[in-house]
Amino acid sequence: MKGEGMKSEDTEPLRYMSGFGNEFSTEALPDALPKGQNNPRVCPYGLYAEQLSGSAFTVPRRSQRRSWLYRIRPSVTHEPFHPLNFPAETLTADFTQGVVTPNQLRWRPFSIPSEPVDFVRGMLTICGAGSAASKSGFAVHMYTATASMEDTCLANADGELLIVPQQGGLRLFTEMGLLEVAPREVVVVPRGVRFAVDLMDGPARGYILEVFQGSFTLPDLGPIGANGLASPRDFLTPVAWFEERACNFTVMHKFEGQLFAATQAFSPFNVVAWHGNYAPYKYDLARFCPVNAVSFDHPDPSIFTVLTVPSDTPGVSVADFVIFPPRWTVAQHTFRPPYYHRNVMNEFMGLITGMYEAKRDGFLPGGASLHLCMTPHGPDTATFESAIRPDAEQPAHLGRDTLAFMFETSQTPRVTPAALGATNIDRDYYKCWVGLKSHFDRDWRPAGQQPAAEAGADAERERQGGGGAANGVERAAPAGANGPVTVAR
Ligand SMILES: O=C(O)Cc1cc(O)ccc1O
Ligand SMILES: [Fe+2]
Repeated sequence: MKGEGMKSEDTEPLRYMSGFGNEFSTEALPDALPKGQNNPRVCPYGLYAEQLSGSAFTVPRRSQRRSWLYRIRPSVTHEPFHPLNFPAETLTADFTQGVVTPNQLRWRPFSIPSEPVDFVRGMLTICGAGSAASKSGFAVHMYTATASMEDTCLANADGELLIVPQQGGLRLFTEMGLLEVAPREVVVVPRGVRFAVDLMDGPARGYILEVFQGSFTLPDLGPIGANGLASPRDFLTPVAWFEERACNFTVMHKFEGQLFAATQAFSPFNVVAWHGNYAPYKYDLARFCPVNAVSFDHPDPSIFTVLTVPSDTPGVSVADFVIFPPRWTVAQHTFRPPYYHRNVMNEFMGLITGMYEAKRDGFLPGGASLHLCMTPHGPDTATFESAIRPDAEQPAHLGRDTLAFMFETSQTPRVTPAALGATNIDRDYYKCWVGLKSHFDRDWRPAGQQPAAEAGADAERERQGGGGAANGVERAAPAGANGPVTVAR
């Protein structure tokens, strides 16, 4: 954002309020919030009162989401909206032209343009399902940006946005205040909230999950108990911040995937005070407290759910945001990488930093993979071969910088022609599994039942990780001989 004007405070360092879904109250000027009512005949400081409703008026109280904004001029003060055609092929909410494929898809890192492109113009829709009009389904986008948004903002009428920066910090100007997010942090912008994105340290790239229905919430913890995974207090919402600035400002409005633009003579970041529970928030993924197997076997990745968008069917999400964070991996007599898998749900994955435990190469930071409903996938050949080696029995750390994530969705997305035709699509992805050879041994017998001549060979196989509880022999950890090792990633 550019320009000078009356600003509510020095912008460094930013201040936040902690808590998930709280009823917040925040004032950039003292007593700017009306006392005891939402709609005084005249508001403090001569502000306009405006409600932003994120849920229907009559939903149960626990689902109510709305905020009251007290602003210098109301959002309605603008010239008419006109369609903006520029991103028609790259940004869309229309998936009727999209493609379904049972093939595994993977993209090498999306390249960052050399010319000036801002966050909105740098969005590329990868896939999606359902319809923004009927408020069902979702879209997945990549963004690549080289320029800050200049006197322009976006309001997304289609749904809530989860932004996952992979490269470059972002400063978000929003109606509720300012947020800064770096890679390894995420930010959620609710439907309709106007925001602008400044680049903090050069070119930026990242991933966006947009949900046309529902909103992101914390998953239930079930038997895990009251703590673990993402903690509510680690979610941060900005304090009120405003600028009173005369300018030629363009408000972009995304509606069923189309962009519209209207001009107005002032900055929309003119909210002096607000209260409510409908506001953007950010979260540092390093705060996530993983809970995982400490004995044997590989739990399903739902144990790593940071945020979920529930559907009307209990336990089935519209979309889950799942991360694969740095952690110890200790399960005994266990094939520790992700298991080979066919899933009724759909899995879009990205890599923020480091290396992902199921792929030795080809899945790179800033790239992506997509495995649609029932598409087989799993560790590549090199990962499999090293995971069955005897030394893979040692406790290991996956590496401090490993950070992959998954957008897991119930509705099957279609892939946009732009994403399928992207020059960085990896046409050789399937080859990472072609080398998986047969290890089948028809003469294999459980330990102790093999002919004497073969006992030695069988013991060797057992040492190589082929038995454990499955053949009734509980192997102790290798006596801590070498201590924990760190898997070089
Ligand atoms: O890599 C994947 O496909 C995601 C994934 C991770 C995991 O730990 C278990 C199952 C799964 O699908
Ligand atoms: Fe999977």
